[in-house]
Amino acid sequence: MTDSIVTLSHIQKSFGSKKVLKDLNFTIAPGNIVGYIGPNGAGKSTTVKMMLGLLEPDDGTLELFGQPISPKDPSYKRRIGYVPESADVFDALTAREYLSLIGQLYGLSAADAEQKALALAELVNLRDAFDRRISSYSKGMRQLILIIASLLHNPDILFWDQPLNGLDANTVLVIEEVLQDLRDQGKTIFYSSHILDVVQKLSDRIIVLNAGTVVADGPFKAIAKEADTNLQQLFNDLTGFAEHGQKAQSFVDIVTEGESHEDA
Ligand SMILES: Nc1ncnc2c1ncn2[C@@H]1O[C@H](COP(=O)(O)OP(=O)(O)OP(=O)(O)O)[C@@H](O)[C@H]1O
Repeated sequence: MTDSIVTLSHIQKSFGSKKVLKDLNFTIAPGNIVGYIGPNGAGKSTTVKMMLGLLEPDDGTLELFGQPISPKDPSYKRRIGYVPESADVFDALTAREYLSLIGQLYGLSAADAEQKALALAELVNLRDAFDRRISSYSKGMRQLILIIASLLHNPDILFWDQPLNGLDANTVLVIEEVLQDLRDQGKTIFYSSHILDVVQKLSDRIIVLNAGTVVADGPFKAIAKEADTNLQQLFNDLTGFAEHGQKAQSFVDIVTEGESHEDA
């Protein structure tokens, strides 16, 4: 009998000659908000896709709900809510059509799916756009559709890959509270984000991925080595990044090279 809802042991994954995940190990207990952070290209989406059974590890084992993921028995997917990193939804459909379709794929009746989707859409100010094609939606509106789609079937665990992309500050506050309320009801939330002040505030536990392995794992207060630091500073330290000023200066020098405003 295991206490963990997710177990990753010695996971390795390469794409061609590029070793992305070298030896990834962690378990997640139910009823937690876990923030998964790391530099661009660190392997966060790759990890999430493996947890969903969309990608296979080259080595190591991955268990969900105490069982190894098996393509022969995809029933575990009904207990998962996934927000992919890229908001590519079916543009030709309206939100009503898309969410009804997704709800039905997860076993809801068309009427229940539509009713639930509409009620959720109203709460995030999407009612007026509900019968418009998604092709006319802004980035943030698309993101909200993905978030609603991941919740329609009341999953036990959320795998959200950069869910806050494109959301305005007010909507982020709503989503933060939604996640906290879901956690308080015993749901598990595993999400990646680059918005580190939100990650610091929201997460019960933060896992930092760098160069293919976990370099910090725990509640923010436990992984922060100094009392007056913040997650941004800790992230810079953990990923060995100290030259932002110099990089920015070189970038601007190249952009503005040879330019003289006196000529304008
Ligand atoms: N299908 C693929 N084929 C080849 N390389 C891939 C593939 N998927 C991912 N990669 C590579 O694996 C590495 C990790 O990618 P991944 O998308 O997991 O990073 P990430 O941590 O989610 O990054 P970001 O913060 O930029 O979204 C990158 O170098 C990426 O180019």
